[in-house]
Amino acid sequence: MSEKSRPVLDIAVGILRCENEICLSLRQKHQSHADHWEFPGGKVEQGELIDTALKREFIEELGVQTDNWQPLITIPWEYEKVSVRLHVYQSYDFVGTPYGKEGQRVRWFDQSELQGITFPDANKGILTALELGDKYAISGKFANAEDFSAKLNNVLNDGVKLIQLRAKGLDVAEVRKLAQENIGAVHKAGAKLMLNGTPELLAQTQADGIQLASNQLFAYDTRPVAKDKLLGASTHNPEEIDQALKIGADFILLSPVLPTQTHPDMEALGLDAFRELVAEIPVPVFALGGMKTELLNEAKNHGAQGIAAISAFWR
Ligand SMILES: Nc1nc2c([nH]c(=O)n2[C@@H]2O[C@H](COP(=O)(O)OP(=O)(O)OP(=O)(O)O)[C@@H](O)[C@H]2O)c(=O)[nH]1
Repeated sequence: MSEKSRPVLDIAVGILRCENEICLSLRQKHQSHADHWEFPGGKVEQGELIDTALKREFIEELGVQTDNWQPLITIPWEYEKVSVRLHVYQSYDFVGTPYGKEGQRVRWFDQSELQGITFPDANKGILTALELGDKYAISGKFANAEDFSAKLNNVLNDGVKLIQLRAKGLDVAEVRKLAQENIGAVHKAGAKLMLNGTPELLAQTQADGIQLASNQLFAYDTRPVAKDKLLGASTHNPEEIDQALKIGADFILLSPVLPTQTHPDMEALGLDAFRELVAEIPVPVFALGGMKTELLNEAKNHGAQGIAAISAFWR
């Protein structure tokens, strides 16, 4: 059967958390992806809700009662033999001590250990989703370097963990200087700094990654930054999304979701079309364009990792 026509298995995947730790189980020898760690879960039965499936699987496989499952990300993935859609939820709410009821190894890992663990391939987007938070601030106007730092500080004080340094009017040396002057404050706040710039610029700074503009995406055939750096891709349509995924983007910005003053000439997608596009994307997607913090939950309900914005955060 061709990949396109075969049925898609809906899988409920549960990230059970206890403070900074996450419960994983080891897939067994007779299973696909033997000896890979996974977030516990399993196939959703016909007509079953995802959180009902998770409650059932955690009782059946780990002997714990769970509750309050919240959606994190949905990952469509084509394995060689099977097409799956992972519905990934997380919860802190459980009663009992998880153990391998089916003989599988079960262990708690600190979240910082997850990058070094062997998971099935589809899980890459889950790890990024856990790392990024749900607000992505993009820098707007600023008067000088001091004003930039003050505005950045406001963003960090608001608890934003992902920030893009975007300063179209400055030359590369000035952007590099701004990045280097501010990276300490960003990291101290537990946040990450993305540069709107090239891989060459990234290599000259301690920033955490680059955000490629949509017209830059087609300049590359392969991932242009190292695995331990973040690659964000700005997109507006399926063609750009495909190219972003082809070059290994860790996350995507999709815009304009709602009408925005920054790009008054572009037609907004609307949240429903946004949801349809996001459903086919196996990495986190931030909604950009007309986004305000009041719209965060609505964006998430339409499949977004969160919202990206200039004016909502930069003041
Ligand atoms: N529970 C879980 N499944 C995952 C994860 N990542 C991932 O790709 N999957 C895939 O989702 C499917 C899980 O289905 P399942 O858990 O009911 O499958 P199974 O134990 O009967 O094993 P099977 O894959 O041999 O049929 C598998 O194809 C598995 O590889 C994950 O983190 N947790």
